[in-house]
Amino acid sequence: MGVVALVPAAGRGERLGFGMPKALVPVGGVPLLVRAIRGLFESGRVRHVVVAAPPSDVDQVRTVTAPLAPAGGAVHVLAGGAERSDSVRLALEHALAEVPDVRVVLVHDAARAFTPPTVVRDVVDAVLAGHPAVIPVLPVADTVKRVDTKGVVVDTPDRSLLRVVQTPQGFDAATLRAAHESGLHATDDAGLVERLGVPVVTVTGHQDAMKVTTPFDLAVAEALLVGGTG
Ligand SMILES: Nc1ccn([C@@H]2O[C@H](COP(=O)(O)OP(=O)(O)OP(=O)(O)O)[C@@H](O)[C@H]2O)c(=O)n1
Ligand SMILES: C[C@](O)(CO)[C@H](O)COP(=O)(O)O
Repeated sequence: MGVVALVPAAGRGERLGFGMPKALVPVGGVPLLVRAIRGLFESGRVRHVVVAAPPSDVDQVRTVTAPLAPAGGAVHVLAGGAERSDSVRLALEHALAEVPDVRVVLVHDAARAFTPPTVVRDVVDAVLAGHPAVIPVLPVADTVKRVDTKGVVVDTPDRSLLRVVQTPQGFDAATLRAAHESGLHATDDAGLVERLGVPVVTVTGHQDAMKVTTPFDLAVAEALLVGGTG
């Protein structure tokens, strides 16, 4: 089937402020990165994962992630870059060079460690059904305002047309490669693909796929475990 997942995990986790790279922060004794990779493999759709690790922790990440791979698969680990997009690009180059027959590429934040395997499956299956770019999304719960540089409200977008975007984002391999070779900039991979004029379709995301960014998010993640959904 040729599905590879790239996991950008090289962030410093400054907003979390845990004193170590966020991907290695334990929740219920298990690092976020390990939980994220487990979810990818548990989907049954992914056999190869390429991790962009914090440059100072490549060996440690290799040690903790190697045992997670299923039979016939592997976890590849390399040093990430300065920005998330650099980490994804480096992981993509590695995947296309080292993993045979890559047809579908997922990009999944290590920080979205509690993403249910069903979401991974839905994204992969939509790409395999012929969509070149697929993202999981949720409706926006709050009213959203656009403001100017002084913080004065400009307008109120129609909330029914807004979505919060999660990962994994899924792409056919050629589309993602073209997006990363374009020299464009965006805060997510689908944003690059949009700028190429490629249609991006959505599937339903999940609240558990939240990005662990702040200490509040970490408390929510711990609560998910206690509640038995994580
Ligand atoms: N240079 C970077 C920056 C981020 N990431 C990854 O991209 C994902 C989303 O980034 P974010 O949640 O913002 O993580 P951090 O950059 O670590 O957060 P902060 O801005 O608080 O330092 C994370 O899995 C993070 O590890 C990465 O691989 N390489
Ligand atoms: C890719 C992403 O998680 C989608 O919501 C998000 O754009 C990552 O943003 P960050 O600022 O790099 O954390």
